[in-house]
Amino acid sequence: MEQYIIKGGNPLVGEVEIGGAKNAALAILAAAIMSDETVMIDNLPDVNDINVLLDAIAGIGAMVHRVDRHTVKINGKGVTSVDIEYDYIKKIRASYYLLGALLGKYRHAEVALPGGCNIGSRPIDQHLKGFRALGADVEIEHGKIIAEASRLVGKHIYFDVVSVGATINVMMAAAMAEGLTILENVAKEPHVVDVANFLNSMGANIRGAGTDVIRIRGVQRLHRTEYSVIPDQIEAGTFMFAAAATQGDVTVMNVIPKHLEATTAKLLEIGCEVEEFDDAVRVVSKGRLKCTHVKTLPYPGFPTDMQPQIGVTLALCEGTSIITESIFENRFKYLDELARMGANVKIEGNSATIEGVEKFSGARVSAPDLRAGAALCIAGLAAEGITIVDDIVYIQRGYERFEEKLRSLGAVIEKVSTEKEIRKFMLKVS
Ligand SMILES: CC(=O)N[C@H]1[C@@H](OP(=O)(O)OP(=O)(O)OC[C@H]2O[C@@H](n3ccc(=O)[nH]c3=O)[C@H](O)[C@@H]2O)O[C@H](CO)[C@@H](O)[C@@H]1O
Ligand SMILES: C=C(OP(=O)(O)O)C(=O)O
Repeated sequence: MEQYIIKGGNPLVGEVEIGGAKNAALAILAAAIMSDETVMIDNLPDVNDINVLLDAIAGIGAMVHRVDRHTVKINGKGVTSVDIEYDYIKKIRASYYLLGALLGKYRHAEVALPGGCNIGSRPIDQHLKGFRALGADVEIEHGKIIAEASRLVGKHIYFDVVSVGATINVMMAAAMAEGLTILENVAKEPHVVDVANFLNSMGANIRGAGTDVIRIRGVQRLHRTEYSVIPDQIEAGTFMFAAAATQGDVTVMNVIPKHLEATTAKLLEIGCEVEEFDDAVRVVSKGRLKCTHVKTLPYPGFPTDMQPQIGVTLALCEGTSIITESIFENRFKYLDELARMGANVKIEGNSATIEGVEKFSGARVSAPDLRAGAALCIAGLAAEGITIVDDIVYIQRGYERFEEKLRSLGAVIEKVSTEKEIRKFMLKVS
Protein backbone atom coordinates (compact mmCIF):
# COMPACT_ATOMS: atom_id res chain seq x y z
CA MET A 1 0.00 0.00 0.00
CA GLU A 2 1.43 3.34 -1.00
CA GLN A 3 1.91 6.15 1.49
CA TYR A 4 3.19 9.69 1.45
CA ILE A 5 6.03 10.54 3.76
CA ILE A 6 6.53 14.23 4.41
CA LYS A 7 9.08 16.32 6.24
CA GLY A 8 7.23 19.48 7.17
CA GLY A 9 8.35 22.99 7.81
CA ASN A 10 9.16 24.33 4.32
CA PRO A 11 6.98 27.19 3.05
CA LEU A 12 5.69 26.29 -0.41
CA VAL A 13 7.01 28.76 -2.96
CA GLY A 14 6.68 28.93 -6.74
CA GLU A 15 4.26 28.29 -9.58
CA VAL A 16 2.11 25.22 -10.12
CA GLU A 17 0.16 24.21 -13.22
CA ILE A 18 -3.44 23.14 -12.55
CA GLY A 19 -4.97 20.32 -14.60
CA GLY A 20 -8.46 19.73 -15.97
CA ALA A 21 -11.39 19.40 -13.58
CA LYS A 22 -11.98 15.78 -12.57
CA ASN A 23 -15.66 16.29 -11.88
CA ALA A 24 -16.29 18.02 -15.21
CA ALA A 25 -14.17 15.54 -17.15
CA LEU A 26 -15.98 12.49 -15.75
CA ALA A 27 -19.38 13.78 -16.87
CA ILE A 28 -18.00 14.87 -20.24
CA LEU A 29 -16.48 11.43 -20.91
CA ALA A 30 -19.81 9.76 -20.13
CA ALA A 31 -21.64 12.25 -22.37
CA ALA A 32 -19.15 11.59 -25.19
CA ILE A 33 -20.65 8.14 -25.86
CA MET A 34 -23.91 9.85 -26.85
CA SER A 35 -22.40 10.65 -30.26
CA ASP A 36 -21.80 8.10 -33.01
CA GLU A 37 -19.06 10.34 -34.36
CA THR A 38 -15.57 10.75 -32.94
CA VAL A 39 -15.28 13.21 -30.10
CA MET A 40 -11.88 14.50 -28.95
CA ILE A 41 -11.51 15.65 -25.35
CA ASP A 42 -8.44 17.51 -24.11
CA ASN A 43 -7.16 18.77 -20.73
CA LEU A 44 -8.24 15.57 -18.96
CA PRO A 45 -6.57 15.02 -15.63
CA ASP A 46 -4.51 11.81 -15.58
CA VAL A 47 -6.07 10.43 -12.38
CA ASN A 48 -7.48 7.06 -11.34
CA ASP A 49 -11.18 8.01 -11.59
CA ILE A 50 -10.75 9.05 -15.22
CA ASN A 51 -8.92 5.85 -16.10
CA VAL A 52 -11.61 3.69 -14.46
CA LEU A 53 -14.38 5.49 -16.35
CA LEU A 54 -12.51 5.15 -19.65
CA ASP A 55 -12.19 1.39 -19.00
CA ALA A 56 -15.92 1.19 -18.27
CA ILE A 57 -16.72 3.04 -21.50
CA ALA A 58 -14.41 0.78 -23.52
CA GLY A 59 -15.99 -2.21 -21.73
CA ILE A 60 -19.40 -1.52 -23.32
CA GLY A 61 -17.90 -1.37 -26.81
CA ALA A 62 -17.19 2.34 -27.39
CA MET A 63 -13.91 3.21 -29.15
CA VAL A 64 -11.54 4.79 -26.64
CA HIS A 65 -8.20 6.00 -28.00
CA ARG A 66 -5.74 7.67 -25.64
CA VAL A 67 -3.96 10.25 -27.79
CA ASP A 68 -1.75 11.25 -24.87
CA ARG A 69 -2.03 11.48 -21.06
CA HIS A 70 -4.49 14.34 -21.25
CA THR A 71 -6.31 13.74 -24.52
CA VAL A 72 -8.69 11.01 -25.59
CA LYS A 73 -10.82 10.24 -28.65
CA ILE A 74 -14.13 8.47 -28.04
CA ASN A 75 -16.65 7.12 -30.50
CA GLY A 76 -19.90 5.74 -29.10
CA LYS A 77 -20.97 4.01 -32.32
CA GLY A 78 -19.68 0.61 -31.26
CA VAL A 79 -21.60 0.47 -27.97
CA THR A 80 -23.04 -3.03 -27.81
CA SER A 81 -24.14 -3.16 -24.19
CA VAL A 82 -25.99 -0.78 -21.90
CA ASP A 83 -25.07 -2.82 -18.86
CA ILE A 84 -22.04 -1.47 -16.95
CA GLU A 85 -20.00 -3.94 -14.92
CA TYR A 86 -20.08 -3.59 -11.14
CA ASP A 87 -16.29 -3.68 -10.87
CA TYR A 88 -16.05 -0.28 -12.54
CA ILE A 89 -19.03 1.28 -10.85
CA LYS A 90 -18.09 0.51 -7.27
CA LYS A 91 -14.82 2.43 -7.62
CA ILE A 92 -16.21 5.80 -8.67
CA ARG A 93 -19.16 8.07 -8.02
CA ALA A 94 -19.42 9.52 -11.48
CA SER A 95 -20.30 6.15 -13.00
CA TYR A 96 -23.89 7.32 -12.42
CA TYR A 97 -23.47 9.63 -15.44
CA LEU A 98 -23.56 6.57 -17.69
CA LEU A 99 -27.23 6.23 -16.71
CA GLY A 100 -28.19 9.60 -18.18
CA ALA A 101 -25.97 9.14 -21.24
CA LEU A 102 -27.18 5.62 -22.11
CA LEU A 103 -30.81 6.34 -21.29
CA GLY A 104 -30.75 9.46 -23.47
CA LYS A 105 -29.16 7.69 -26.41
CA TYR A 106 -30.50 4.12 -26.20
CA ARG A 107 -33.56 4.59 -23.96
CA HIS A 108 -32.08 1.84 -21.77
CA ALA A 109 -29.35 1.72 -19.13
CA GLU A 110 -28.29 -0.73 -16.45
CA VAL A 111 -25.76 0.60 -13.97
CA ALA A 112 -24.91 -0.61 -10.48
CA LEU A 113 -25.46 1.85 -7.63
CA PRO A 114 -22.40 4.12 -7.59
CA GLY A 115 -19.37 4.17 -5.28
CA GLY A 116 -17.18 7.23 -4.61
CA CYS A 117 -15.91 8.74 -1.40
CA ASN A 118 -17.65 7.75 1.81
CA ILE A 119 -18.56 11.29 2.85
CA GLY A 120 -22.24 10.79 3.63
CA SER A 121 -25.30 8.81 2.62
CA ARG A 122 -25.31 10.17 -0.98
CA PRO A 123 -28.81 9.20 -2.23
CA ILE A 124 -29.61 9.45 -5.95
CA ASP A 125 -33.39 9.86 -5.65
CA GLN A 126 -33.30 13.17 -7.57
CA HIS A 127 -31.56 11.55 -10.54
CA LEU A 128 -34.23 8.85 -10.62
CA LYS A 129 -37.04 11.37 -10.14
CA GLY A 130 -35.78 13.23 -13.22
CA PHE A 131 -35.50 10.10 -15.38
CA ARG A 132 -38.99 8.98 -14.34
CA ALA A 133 -40.41 12.43 -15.15
CA LEU A 134 -38.98 12.08 -18.67
CA GLY A 135 -40.96 8.84 -19.03
CA ALA A 136 -38.48 6.14 -18.00
CA ASP A 137 -39.37 3.14 -15.85
CA VAL A 138 -36.67 2.99 -13.21
CA GLU A 139 -36.21 0.01 -10.90
CA ILE A 140 -33.47 -0.98 -8.51
CA GLU A 141 -32.86 -4.72 -8.66
CA HIS A 142 -29.99 -6.65 -7.09
CA GLY A 143 -27.97 -3.46 -6.52
CA LYS A 144 -28.48 -2.27 -10.09
CA ILE A 145 -30.43 0.69 -11.43
CA ILE A 146 -32.38 -0.36 -14.51
CA ALA A 147 -33.85 2.52 -16.50
CA GLU A 148 -35.92 1.92 -19.64
CA ALA A 149 -38.17 4.07 -21.77
CA SER A 150 -40.07 3.51 -25.00
CA ARG A 151 -40.08 7.31 -25.42
CA LEU A 152 -38.33 10.07 -23.46
CA VAL A 153 -40.44 13.20 -23.48
CA GLY A 154 -39.39 16.63 -22.18
CA LYS A 155 -40.96 17.76 -18.89
CA HIS A 156 -40.89 20.54 -16.33
CA ILE A 157 -38.87 19.13 -13.42
CA TYR A 158 -38.29 20.81 -10.05
CA PHE A 159 -35.44 19.27 -8.04
CA ASP A 160 -36.08 18.98 -4.28
CA VAL A 161 -32.41 19.48 -3.45
CA VAL A 162 -29.64 21.21 -5.37
CA SER A 163 -27.61 18.32 -6.75
CA VAL A 164 -24.65 18.51 -9.13
CA GLY A 165 -25.03 14.87 -10.13
CA ALA A 166 -28.81 14.97 -10.68
CA THR A 167 -28.62 18.22 -12.66
CA ILE A 168 -25.97 16.87 -15.05
CA ASN A 169 -27.48 13.39 -15.34
CA VAL A 170 -31.01 14.54 -16.16
CA MET A 171 -29.62 17.26 -18.47
CA MET A 172 -27.78 14.55 -20.44
CA ALA A 173 -30.87 12.34 -20.83
CA ALA A 174 -33.04 15.35 -21.73
CA ALA A 175 -30.54 16.44 -24.40
CA MET A 176 -31.83 13.56 -26.56
CA ALA A 177 -35.46 13.50 -25.33
CA GLU A 178 -38.39 14.71 -27.44
CA GLY A 179 -39.34 18.38 -26.93
CA LEU A 180 -38.57 20.83 -24.17
CA THR A 181 -37.32 19.99 -20.68
CA ILE A 182 -37.14 22.68 -18.02
CA LEU A 183 -35.01 21.88 -14.97
CA GLU A 184 -35.52 24.09 -11.92
CA ASN A 185 -33.54 24.43 -8.68
CA VAL A 186 -30.46 23.10 -10.46
CA ALA A 187 -26.79 23.15 -9.41
CA LYS A 188 -24.76 26.06 -10.85
CA GLU A 189 -21.24 24.66 -10.41
CA PRO A 190 -18.71 25.48 -13.17
CA HIS A 191 -18.69 21.80 -14.16
CA VAL A 192 -22.46 21.90 -14.82
CA VAL A 193 -21.80 24.74 -17.26
CA ASP A 194 -18.85 22.89 -18.78
CA VAL A 195 -20.91 19.76 -19.47
CA ALA A 196 -23.68 21.87 -21.02
CA ASN A 197 -21.10 23.64 -23.22
CA PHE A 198 -19.67 20.28 -24.25
CA LEU A 199 -23.11 18.87 -25.15
CA ASN A 200 -23.92 22.06 -27.08
CA SER A 201 -20.65 21.71 -28.98
CA MET A 202 -22.01 18.29 -30.10
CA GLY A 203 -25.24 19.89 -31.30
CA ALA A 204 -27.40 19.79 -28.15
CA ASN A 205 -29.66 22.74 -27.37
CA ILE A 206 -29.15 23.60 -23.69
CA ARG A 207 -29.65 27.12 -22.33
CA GLY A 208 -29.30 28.57 -18.85
CA ALA A 209 -26.59 26.33 -17.33
CA GLY A 210 -24.99 28.32 -14.52
CA THR A 211 -28.37 29.82 -13.50
CA ASP A 212 -31.19 28.27 -11.42
CA VAL A 213 -33.15 27.15 -14.50
CA ILE A 214 -31.89 25.07 -17.43
CA ARG A 215 -33.93 24.74 -20.64
CA ILE A 216 -33.15 21.81 -22.91
CA ARG A 217 -34.68 21.25 -26.32
CA GLY A 218 -34.01 17.64 -27.23
CA VAL A 219 -32.21 16.72 -30.45
CA GLN A 220 -32.12 13.39 -32.29
CA ARG A 221 -28.41 13.21 -32.90
CA LEU A 222 -25.18 14.53 -31.42
CA HIS A 223 -22.19 15.06 -33.69
CA ARG A 224 -18.39 15.17 -33.52
CA THR A 225 -16.59 17.82 -31.50
CA GLU A 226 -13.24 18.79 -30.01
CA TYR A 227 -13.41 20.08 -26.48
CA SER A 228 -11.08 21.15 -23.69
CA VAL A 229 -12.14 20.57 -20.06
CA ILE A 230 -12.12 23.56 -17.66
CA PRO A 231 -9.36 23.83 -15.02
CA ASP A 232 -9.94 22.08 -11.70
CA GLN A 233 -11.05 24.64 -9.14
CA ILE A 234 -10.63 22.15 -6.30
CA GLU A 235 -7.06 21.21 -7.23
CA ALA A 236 -6.29 24.94 -7.51
CA GLY A 237 -7.90 25.69 -4.15
CA THR A 238 -5.97 22.85 -2.53
CA PHE A 239 -2.65 24.45 -3.55
CA MET A 240 -3.93 27.87 -2.46
CA PHE A 241 -4.63 26.56 1.05
CA ALA A 242 -1.31 24.69 1.02
CA ALA A 243 0.35 28.08 0.45
CA ALA A 244 -1.66 29.62 3.29
CA ALA A 245 -0.98 26.84 5.81
CA THR A 246 2.78 26.68 5.10
CA GLN A 247 3.31 30.48 5.13
CA GLY A 248 4.18 30.23 1.48
CA ASP A 249 3.90 32.16 -1.79
CA VAL A 250 2.27 30.09 -4.54
CA THR A 251 0.84 31.05 -7.92
CA VAL A 252 -1.70 28.59 -9.33
CA MET A 253 -1.46 28.73 -13.12
CA ASN A 254 -4.06 27.87 -15.79
CA VAL A 255 -7.11 28.60 -13.63
CA ILE A 256 -10.32 30.58 -14.03
CA PRO A 257 -10.10 33.05 -11.09
CA LYS A 258 -13.90 33.56 -11.11
CA HIS A 259 -14.37 29.88 -10.16
CA LEU A 260 -12.10 30.41 -7.15
CA GLU A 261 -13.92 33.41 -5.65
CA ALA A 262 -15.26 31.61 -2.54
CA THR A 263 -11.77 30.27 -1.78
CA THR A 264 -10.13 33.63 -2.44
CA ALA A 265 -12.65 35.40 -0.17
CA LYS A 266 -11.82 33.08 2.76
CA LEU A 267 -8.06 33.42 2.20
CA LEU A 268 -8.39 37.22 2.31
CA GLU A 269 -10.53 36.96 5.46
CA ILE A 270 -7.87 34.98 7.30
CA GLY A 271 -5.16 37.46 6.32
CA CYS A 272 -3.50 36.13 3.16
CA GLU A 273 -2.64 38.36 0.23
CA VAL A 274 -4.32 37.20 -2.96
CA GLU A 275 -3.46 38.58 -6.37
CA GLU A 276 -5.59 37.70 -9.41
CA PHE A 277 -4.33 37.58 -12.99
CA ASP A 278 -6.18 36.59 -16.18
CA ASP A 279 -5.56 32.88 -15.73
CA ALA A 280 -3.58 32.65 -12.49
CA VAL A 281 -3.96 33.46 -8.80
CA ARG A 282 -1.11 34.14 -6.38
CA VAL A 283 -1.49 33.49 -2.64
CA VAL A 284 1.01 34.94 -0.17
CA SER A 285 0.82 34.02 3.50
CA LYS A 286 2.95 35.95 6.02
CA GLY A 287 2.75 35.75 9.79
CA ARG A 288 0.05 34.07 11.85
CA LEU A 289 -3.33 33.92 10.09
CA LYS A 290 -6.67 34.79 11.75
CA CYS A 291 -9.64 32.55 12.51
CA THR A 292 -12.92 32.72 10.58
CA HIS A 293 -16.21 30.89 10.14
CA VAL A 294 -17.13 28.93 7.04
CA LYS A 295 -20.25 27.14 5.84
CA THR A 296 -20.21 24.83 2.83
CA LEU A 297 -22.87 25.57 0.23
CA PRO A 298 -23.63 24.82 -3.42
CA TYR A 299 -21.80 27.09 -5.90
CA PRO A 300 -21.19 30.03 -5.69
CA GLY A 301 -20.92 29.19 -1.96
CA PHE A 302 -17.85 27.69 -0.36
CA PRO A 303 -17.40 24.17 -1.83
CA THR A 304 -17.70 21.10 0.38
CA ASP A 305 -14.77 19.64 -1.62
CA MET A 306 -12.56 22.39 -0.10
CA GLN A 307 -13.79 21.97 3.48
CA PRO A 308 -10.93 19.75 4.74
CA GLN A 309 -8.30 22.00 3.12
CA ILE A 310 -9.64 25.11 4.85
CA GLY A 311 -10.17 23.11 8.04
CA VAL A 312 -6.48 22.22 8.26
CA THR A 313 -5.53 25.85 7.63
CA LEU A 314 -7.94 27.17 10.27
CA ALA A 315 -6.51 24.73 12.80
CA LEU A 316 -3.29 26.79 12.57
CA CYS A 317 -4.98 30.22 12.73
CA GLU A 318 -5.17 32.42 15.79
CA GLY A 319 -8.54 32.14 17.55
CA THR A 320 -11.64 29.98 17.28
CA SER A 321 -13.09 29.04 13.90
CA ILE A 322 -16.37 27.26 13.23
CA ILE A 323 -16.99 25.12 10.15
CA THR A 324 -20.54 24.14 9.22
CA GLU A 325 -20.72 21.29 6.72
CA SER A 326 -24.16 21.55 5.13
CA ILE A 327 -23.79 19.19 2.15
CA PHE A 328 -22.43 15.85 3.44
CA GLU A 329 -22.78 14.57 7.00
CA ASN A 330 -19.58 12.54 7.16
CA ARG A 331 -16.88 14.95 6.08
CA PHE A 332 -15.13 15.66 9.38
CA LYS A 333 -13.23 12.37 9.73
CA TYR A 334 -9.95 14.11 8.89
CA LEU A 335 -10.28 16.19 12.05
CA ASP A 336 -9.79 13.07 14.22
CA GLU A 337 -6.56 12.44 12.31
CA LEU A 338 -5.57 16.10 12.63
CA ALA A 339 -6.06 15.89 16.39
CA ARG A 340 -3.27 13.29 16.37
CA MET A 341 -1.04 16.05 14.99
CA GLY A 342 -1.98 18.42 17.79
CA ALA A 343 -5.07 20.18 16.44
CA ASN A 344 -7.67 21.26 18.96
CA VAL A 345 -11.08 20.37 17.52
CA LYS A 346 -14.58 19.55 18.72
CA ILE A 347 -17.22 18.10 16.40
CA GLU A 348 -20.91 18.43 17.12
CA GLY A 349 -23.32 17.25 14.43
CA ASN A 350 -22.58 19.15 11.25
CA SER A 351 -20.34 21.73 12.87
CA ALA A 352 -16.74 21.69 14.02
CA THR A 353 -15.21 24.14 16.44
CA ILE A 354 -11.50 24.61 15.87
CA GLU A 355 -9.27 26.32 18.40
CA GLY A 356 -6.16 27.30 16.46
CA VAL A 357 -2.77 25.97 17.59
CA GLU A 358 0.63 27.47 16.73
CA LYS A 359 1.94 24.33 15.11
CA PHE A 360 1.22 20.70 14.29
CA SER A 361 3.63 17.91 15.09
CA GLY A 362 4.16 15.22 12.48
CA ALA A 363 2.35 11.90 13.03
CA ARG A 364 1.14 8.85 11.15
CA VAL A 365 -2.38 9.51 9.81
CA SER A 366 -4.81 7.91 7.37
CA ALA A 367 -6.58 9.57 4.46
CA PRO A 368 -10.29 8.92 5.02
CA ASP A 369 -11.25 10.18 1.54
CA LEU A 370 -9.92 12.16 -1.42
CA ARG A 371 -10.01 15.78 -0.21
CA ALA A 372 -9.40 14.85 3.41
CA GLY A 373 -6.28 13.00 2.25
CA ALA A 374 -5.00 16.05 0.39
CA ALA A 375 -5.73 18.19 3.44
CA LEU A 376 -3.74 15.86 5.70
CA CYS A 377 -0.79 16.24 3.33
CA ILE A 378 -1.09 20.02 3.75
CA ALA A 379 -1.05 19.47 7.51
CA GLY A 380 2.09 17.34 7.15
CA LEU A 381 3.78 20.05 5.05
CA ALA A 382 3.04 22.63 7.75
CA ALA A 383 3.98 20.35 10.66
CA GLU A 384 7.20 20.00 12.58
CA GLY A 385 8.89 16.68 11.85
CA ILE A 386 7.76 13.67 9.86
CA THR A 387 4.20 12.81 8.80
CA ILE A 388 3.15 9.60 7.09
CA VAL A 389 -0.18 9.64 5.27
CA ASP A 390 -1.67 6.17 4.70
CA ASP A 391 -4.34 5.18 2.15
CA ILE A 392 -3.20 7.65 -0.50
CA VAL A 393 -5.14 5.67 -3.08
CA TYR A 394 -7.96 8.10 -2.29
CA ILE A 395 -5.76 11.07 -3.16
CA GLN A 396 -4.76 9.40 -6.43
CA ARG A 397 -8.45 9.30 -7.42
CA GLY A 398 -8.39 13.04 -8.01
CA TYR A 399 -4.91 14.62 -7.93
CA GLU A 400 -2.46 14.14 -10.79
CA ARG A 401 1.22 13.82 -9.77
CA PHE A 402 0.33 15.41 -6.42
CA GLU A 403 3.69 14.79 -4.78
CA GLU A 404 5.63 15.96 -7.85
CA LYS A 405 3.71 19.23 -7.99
CA LEU A 406 4.28 19.77 -4.27
CA ARG A 407 7.99 18.99 -4.65
CA SER A 408 8.25 21.58 -7.42
CA LEU A 409 7.12 24.11 -4.78
CA GLY A 410 9.84 23.03 -2.36
CA ALA A 411 7.94 20.39 -0.37
CA VAL A 412 9.84 17.43 1.00
CA ILE A 413 7.49 14.56 0.17
CA GLU A 414 7.92 11.08 -1.30
CA LYS A 415 5.59 8.29 -2.29
CA VAL A 416 6.75 5.13 -0.53
CA SER A 417 5.45 1.61 -0.14
CA THR A 418 8.07 -0.26 1.89
CA GLU A 419 9.83 0.15 5.23
CA LYS A 420 13.10 0.30 3.29
CA GLU A 421 11.89 3.32 1.33
CA ILE A 422 10.79 5.01 4.56
CA ARG A 423 14.23 4.42 6.10
CA LYS A 424 15.90 5.80 2.98
CA PHE A 425 13.75 8.96 3.18
CA MET A 426 14.55 9.41 6.89
CA LEU A 427 18.26 9.10 6.18
CA LYS A 428 18.01 11.64 3.38
CA VAL A 429 16.20 14.26 5.45
CA SER A 430 18.04 13.77 8.75
C1 LIG B 1 -18.29 13.14 -9.16
C2 LIG B 1 -18.72 14.44 -8.63
O1 LIG B 1 -18.92 15.39 -9.36
N1 LIG B 1 -18.78 14.55 -7.32
C3 LIG B 1 -19.16 15.82 -6.71
C4 LIG B 1 -20.67 15.90 -6.68
O2 LIG B 1 -21.13 14.79 -5.94
P1 LIG B 1 -22.68 14.42 -5.98
O3 LIG B 1 -23.19 14.62 -7.37
O4 LIG B 1 -22.81 13.08 -5.37
O5 LIG B 1 -23.27 15.51 -5.00
P2 LIG B 1 -24.67 16.24 -5.08
O6 LIG B 1 -24.49 17.65 -5.54
O7 LIG B 1 -25.62 15.39 -5.83
O8 LIG B 1 -25.10 16.24 -3.55
C5 LIG B 1 -25.49 17.43 -2.89
C6 LIG B 1 -26.48 17.11 -1.78
O9 LIG B 1 -27.68 16.62 -2.34
C7 LIG B 1 -28.04 15.37 -1.76
N2 LIG B 1 -28.69 14.56 -2.81
C8 LIG B 1 -28.05 14.41 -4.02
C9 LIG B 1 -28.65 13.69 -5.02
C10 LIG B 1 -29.91 13.13 -4.81
O10 LIG B 1 -30.50 12.48 -5.68
N3 LIG B 1 -30.51 13.30 -3.60
C11 LIG B 1 -29.93 14.01 -2.59
O11 LIG B 1 -30.52 14.15 -1.51
C12 LIG B 1 -26.71 14.78 -1.27
O12 LIG B 1 -26.91 13.85 -0.24
C13 LIG B 1 -25.97 16.03 -0.81
O13 LIG B 1 -26.42 16.38 0.47
O14 LIG B 1 -21.03 17.14 -6.06
C14 LIG B 1 -20.61 17.24 -4.69
C15 LIG B 1 -21.17 18.54 -4.15
O15 LIG B 1 -20.57 19.62 -4.76
C16 LIG B 1 -19.10 17.14 -4.58
O16 LIG B 1 -18.76 17.04 -3.22
C17 LIG B 1 -18.58 15.90 -5.30
O17 LIG B 1 -17.18 15.98 -5.41
C1 LIG C 1 -16.12 13.72 -3.21
C2 LIG C 1 -15.49 13.78 -4.36
O1 LIG C 1 -15.57 12.92 -5.37
P1 LIG C 1 -16.69 11.78 -5.59
O2 LIG C 1 -18.00 12.49 -5.64
O3 LIG C 1 -16.31 11.22 -6.90
O4 LIG C 1 -16.61 10.81 -4.47
C3 LIG C 1 -14.53 14.89 -4.65
O5 LIG C 1 -14.16 15.07 -5.83
O6 LIG C 1 -14.13 15.60 -3.70
